[in-house]
Amino acid sequence: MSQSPILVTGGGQRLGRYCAERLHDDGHPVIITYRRERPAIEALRARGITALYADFSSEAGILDFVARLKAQTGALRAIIHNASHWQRDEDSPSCGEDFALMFQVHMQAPYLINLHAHALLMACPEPMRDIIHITDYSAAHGSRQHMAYAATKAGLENLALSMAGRFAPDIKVNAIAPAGIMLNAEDGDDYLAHLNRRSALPAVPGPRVIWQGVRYLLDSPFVTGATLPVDGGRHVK
Ligand SMILES: NC(=O)C1=CN([C@@H]2O[C@H](COP(=O)(O)OP(=O)(O)OC[C@H]3O[C@@H](n4cnc5c(N)ncnc54)[C@H](OP(=O)(O)O)[C@@H]3O)[C@@H](O)[C@H]2O)C=CC1
Ligand SMILES: Nc1nc2c(c(=O)[nH]1)N=C([C@H](O)[C@@H](O)CO)CN2
Repeated sequence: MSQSPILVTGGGQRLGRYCAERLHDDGHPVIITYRRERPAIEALRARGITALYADFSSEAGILDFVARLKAQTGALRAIIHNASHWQRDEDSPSCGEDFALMFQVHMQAPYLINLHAHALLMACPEPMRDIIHITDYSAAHGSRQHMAYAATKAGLENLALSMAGRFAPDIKVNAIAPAGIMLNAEDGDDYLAHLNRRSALPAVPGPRVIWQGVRYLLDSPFVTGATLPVDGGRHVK
C-alpha cells in the first residue's frame, strides 16, 4: 500500500528540514512549505521531497496554500505545524503588526489548515493519522522578552487540545514544546551559557531530539491531546 504524504510547514531549514529529511529516510512521502526559494529547497526536491510555496502572514495566503496542497495530494498521513516567526517584543510602532504576524503564523495557519485539510487526513487509508503542533516551553511558562511569541504559541498549544477532542478517534492531535534546541547565528557563547543555566540537562542538543518526539507521536496509537516537553528539564531547574 503506497503511503500518504506527511506535510511539514516551514521545512526548508533547521528543525523542520531535519524532521522532513528523517521522515523521507523512513520512507514517508514528504511535502514541505517554504517562502524563499533557495539552494536548500532545491536540495530537498532533489531528494524527492515536494516543496510548496506558502506565506502564512495572511488568511488569503493560507487559503491559497490549502488550494495548492489539495491539488498536490488527495490524502495526508500527518501534518506537522513547524513554521514560526520568532520575534522579541520591541518598543516600536510595529509591535502590533509583529503580534498580528505571529498570530497568523502560529494560530490562524494551523487552525485553517487543520480544518480545511481534515478531509485529506480522513482519506488516508493507513491505521493512524496525526497532527503535531510544534509550540514552545514559553507557551506554558511565559516569556518576559517574547510575550507575543509565547502567547501565540500558547494559543497553538490550546488548539491542539481542542482539535484532539474534535478529531478523535480518527486523528491524533499532540504538541511538542521545545526549549533551547538550536542556536541562531547571532547567538554567542554568553547566550549558550544562559541556556545552560536554565536547563537541567546540557542545552542546545540539536534537532534530533525533536525528531525523536515526532517519531514517537506518529507511532503511538494511544496518545492524543498531549504536550511533549523537549526542554532539558527546564521546569525542574
Ligand atoms: N530552535 C529552537 O531552539 C526552538 C524552536 N522552537 C520551535 O520549533 C520550530 C522550528 O524552530 P526553528 O527551526 O528554529 O525555526 P526557524 O525560525 O529556523 O524556521 C521557521 C520556518 O518557518 C517558516 N516561516 C516563518 N514565517 C513564515 C510565514 N509567514 N509563512 C510561512 N512560513 C514561515 C520559515 O520559512 P522560510 O525559511 O522558507 O521563510 C522557516 O523555515 C518553530 O516552531 C519554533 O518556534 C521552539 C523552541 C526552541
Ligand atoms: N521560529 C523560531 N522559534 C524559536 C527559535 C528560532 O530560532 N526560531 N529559537 C528559540 C530558542 O529557544 C532560542 O532561544 C535559542 O536559539 C525559541 N523559538
